[in-house]
Amino acid sequence: MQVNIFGLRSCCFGIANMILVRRMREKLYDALLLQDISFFDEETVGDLTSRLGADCQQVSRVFGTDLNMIARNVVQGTGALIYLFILSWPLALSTLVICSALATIMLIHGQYQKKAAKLSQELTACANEVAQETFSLVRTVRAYGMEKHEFGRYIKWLGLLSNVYLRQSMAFGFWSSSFNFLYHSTQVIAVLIGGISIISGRITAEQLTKFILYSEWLIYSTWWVGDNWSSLMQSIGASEKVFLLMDLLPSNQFLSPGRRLQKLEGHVDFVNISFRYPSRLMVPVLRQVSLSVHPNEVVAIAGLSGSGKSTLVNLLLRLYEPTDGQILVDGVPLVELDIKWLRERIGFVGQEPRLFRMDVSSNIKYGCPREVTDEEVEWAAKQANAHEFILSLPNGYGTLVDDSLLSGGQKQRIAIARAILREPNILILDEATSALDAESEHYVKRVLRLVQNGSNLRRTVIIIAHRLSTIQAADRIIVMDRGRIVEMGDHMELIQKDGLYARLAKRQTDAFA
Ligand SMILES: Nc1ncnc2c1ncn2[C@@H]1O[C@H](COP(=O)(O)OP(=O)(O)OP(=O)(O)O)[C@@H](O)[C@H]1O
Repeated sequence: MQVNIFGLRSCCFGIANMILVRRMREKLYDALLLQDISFFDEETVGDLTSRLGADCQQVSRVFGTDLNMIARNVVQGTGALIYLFILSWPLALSTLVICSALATIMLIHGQYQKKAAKLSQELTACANEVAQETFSLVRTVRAYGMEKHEFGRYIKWLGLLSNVYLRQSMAFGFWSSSFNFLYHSTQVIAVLIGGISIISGRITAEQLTKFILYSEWLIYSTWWVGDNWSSLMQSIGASEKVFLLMDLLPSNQFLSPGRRLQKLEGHVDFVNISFRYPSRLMVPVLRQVSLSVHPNEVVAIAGLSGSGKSTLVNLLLRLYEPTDGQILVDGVPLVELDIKWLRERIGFVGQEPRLFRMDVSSNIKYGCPREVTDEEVEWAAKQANAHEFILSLPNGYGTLVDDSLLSGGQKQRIAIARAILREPNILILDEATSALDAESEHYVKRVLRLVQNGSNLRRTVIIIAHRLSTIQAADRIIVMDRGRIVEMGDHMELIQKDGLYARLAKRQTDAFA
C-alpha cells in the first residue's frame, strides 16, 4: 500500500513536471519569436536554444521535487526538535548548535551552487554556439583545414565547464564531510553528556536511547533540507534567465492590430530616414535618406558594399525601426499599418538563400496567404527559371530540400518563385542575382521586363544588385554611398554623369572583359 501510494505520488509529480516543462517551453518560444529582430543581434543562438531545453527542466524540478522535500523535512525536523527539548533541554541545545552550524554551511553551499549553475549554463551555451556554428559552416571549416582549431575552441569551453563541475563536486564533498563530522559529533556528545546524566540519575537509559534516535532524525532532516536547498539554488541559478526571457513583452508591431488599407498601391516614401543598428549604436548606417518609390515603378539600388542598401529594405519590412524619420506606404506611416497584412503583400528574396527542410513545393508555398494549386506553384517556378532543375531532382517538387542538395543559385531561384507566387504588390529582391549564373540572370531580367511591361503583372519592385547589368533596365537607379543617396537617374543618365555609378559600371565592364 505504502509503495503504491508513493508510486502514485511520484507519477503525479512526473506528469505535473512534464506539463510544466511543456508550458514553459511554449511560453519561452512564444516570447522569443515575438521579439524585435534586433534582439537576436545581441543574444547568442546557443544560449537561446539551451534555455529552450535544459533550463526549463531545471525550473520544473524546483516545483516538482525540491520545494516539496524541503517542506517535508522542515516539518519532520521541527517535530523531532520539540520532542528533544521535552526529553532533555541541555542535550537538545547541543544538538541545535550542531544543526545551526550545518544550516550555515548549507546556506553558503546553496549560494555557491546557485552561482555555479548560472555559470555552467552560460558556458554550455557558449559551447553549443561553437558546435552549431562549426556544423553549419562545416564546408568552410573543411576547405580551410580548421577542424583542429574548431575542436580547440569547443574544448576550451568544455574545459571551463568541467572546471565549474569540478568545483561544484568539491563543494559538495566539503558539504557532505561536514555533515558526517557534525553527525558523529552529535552522537559522541549525546553519549558523553547522556552517560553523565544517567549516572547522576537525571535521565534514564530509555530516554537517552530515544534522544539519540530523535537527534539522528533531526540531523538527517537538516541534511535533507540542505541537500534540497543546494539543488533548489542550482535550479534558481539556472532558471533566472528563463524567467527573464519569459517576461519579455512582444515587439510593438505584434501588440497593436494596425490599419489595413482597401488596396495596396505600392507607393513607398522614405522621409529623412536615419538609422543605427541597436547593437552598434555608435555607427550611423543611414543618414537622412529621402526617397519616393512610385506604384509599379522598378527601382534599383546600387552602391558599394556596406553602403546601407539592405538596411533600407530591412526598414521597409519593419525588421528594424528607423532611428529618425518615417516610412510611408501609400501615404500611411508604416507604424500604423497592420504589419502582417503588409508583409502578406510584399514578396522578399533575401541575400542568403536558405531554405526550410521541407519539400520543394512547400518551400515555394511558404508564407503564401492563400490556398495555391500545384499548377500555380509550377507557374511561379517557371517564372523564376527553376522548373527545369526541380523536375530533374529525384522526386521533382516532392524532393526534400537539403542544404547540400541544391546550389546557391538553385536555392535563390526557389526563393524567387516563392516571392512571385504570392503575387505581391511590392517585390523586393535583395542581391537576388548574386548567386545566379549568367543564364539565370537573363531570366531574372526577363521577369523584371515582364513586371515592367505586362499590364496585369505590374507592381512596385525594389531590386538591389551588385551586378549592374541586372539593373540597367530599371526605371530608376538609386546610388548609395556610406548611408546616403548620392546619385539618382536611369542607366544612361548616370553613365553620362560620370560619378560613382559610372565608375562602378566601368569597373565591372573591365572585370568581365
Ligand atoms: N544586424 C546588424 N547589426 C549591426 N550592424 C549591421 C547589421 N547589419 C548590417 N550592419 C552594418 O550596417 C552597414 C550597412 O549594411 P548593409 O547590409 O545595409 O549594406 P549593403 O549596402 O547592403 O552591403 P552589401 O552590398 O555588402 O550587402 C554595414 O556597415 C554593416 O556592417
